[in-house]
Amino acid sequence: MSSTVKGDALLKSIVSQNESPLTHEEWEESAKKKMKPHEFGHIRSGAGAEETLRRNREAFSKWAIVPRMLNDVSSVDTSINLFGRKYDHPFLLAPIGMQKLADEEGDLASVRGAAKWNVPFITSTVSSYSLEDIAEAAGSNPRWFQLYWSNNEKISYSMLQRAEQAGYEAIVVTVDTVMLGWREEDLRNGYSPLRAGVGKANYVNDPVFMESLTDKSDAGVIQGILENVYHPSFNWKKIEEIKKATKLPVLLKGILHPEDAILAMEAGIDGIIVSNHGGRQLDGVTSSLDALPAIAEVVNGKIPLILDSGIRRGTDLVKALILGASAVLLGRPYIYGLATAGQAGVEQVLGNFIEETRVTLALSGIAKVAEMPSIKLIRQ
Ligand SMILES: Cc1cc2nc3c(=O)[nH]c(=O)nc-3n(C[C@H](O)[C@H](O)[C@H](O)COP(=O)(O)O)c2cc1C
Ligand SMILES: CCCCCCC(=O)C(=O)O
Repeated sequence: MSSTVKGDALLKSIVSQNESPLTHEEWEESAKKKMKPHEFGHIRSGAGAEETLRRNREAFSKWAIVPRMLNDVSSVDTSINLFGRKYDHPFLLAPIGMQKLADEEGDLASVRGAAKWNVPFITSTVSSYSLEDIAEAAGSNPRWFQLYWSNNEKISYSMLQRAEQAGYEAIVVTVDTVMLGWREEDLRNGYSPLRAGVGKANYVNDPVFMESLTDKSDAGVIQGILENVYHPSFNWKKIEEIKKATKLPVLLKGILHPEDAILAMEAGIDGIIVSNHGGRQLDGVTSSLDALPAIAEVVNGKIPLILDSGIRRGTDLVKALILGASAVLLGRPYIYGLATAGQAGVEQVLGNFIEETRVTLALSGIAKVAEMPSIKLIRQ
């Protein structure tokens, strides 16, 4: 999307929302006040000692933009092209499961908030509303489907087929969550949202899953989900099979090692999401941003590279683009908007993020994201 950067428009929008949160930290604080402590804790926390969760933020501060001047940034074009489709902004909403924890309308409110700004939405396998209902709420807004592989692979293929039928445009296969990370916040609170049943919509609406159950009671459904969602035997052969099973582009989410990026390309994968799952899976791993340059080097522009984990500001997005990402995913920030004010909160978080990104691009001397000029980052 190309538009004029108007400082006064930005100021006006900030002044008009002076009662509501502005920074990520303020949205997080207001979400915390609204939510039950163990539910907020589930969303905020990372695995283990939260080393990776912290590292995800520190990594961005270690890079500084060296901007270019006099590039005529009176109009900034933020659009990108992925898989032959033009997107207005270089970011999408990350798949986040069990959004009813934040707001009763959950994913439906988030996807409507995303649609206001034409930001693509990635529906999670463990969403609180079915992938069909979310597609309907999205209307003409683009959506992708995130797949957690299932022990009974017939269920996965059934979900893929449903996603195709509901107009999803890409499949994101998450590869870093074959089992849950060591999440001490949830362990301490004795809390599992999967057991609470807020992520069951895609399962209860799946004929193959329901058919596979001998006990179709609520307890039987939850037990069935738990047995299927853990899938430690997942492997590269299955990735090749998934690729053959769908006509949609397939991305792998959770790649941190350049060798895995090479294997992904050899398997015919269409895109890679460099991610450590927001520090929620293996604690102690590298930040996504620090993993990005080596992956960008081996991928060498052959397929799109998307980055998530720690994106909080427009400046973070621009740093990721300069280091080789084609786009980023926004995660926790929109969930805090959702928890604070439902769809309106999501809209506001996204509006601010879009505007800050635009100002960052302009002041960095970048008039067109699709044709990044030679902007450098230096280590601090
Ligand atoms: C509460 C919560 C639930 C999540 N659920 C999923 C999910 O269902 N599928 C998935 O692939 N990633 C999931 N993620 C990971 C996000 O897609 C994304 O990688 C992460 O939020 C990025 O980190 P950030 O939020 O710190 O930026 C979840 C993250 C959070 C915080
Ligand atoms: C083993 C799959 C559980 C998924 C839980 C949702 C999720 O990804 C999260 O980070 O929480």
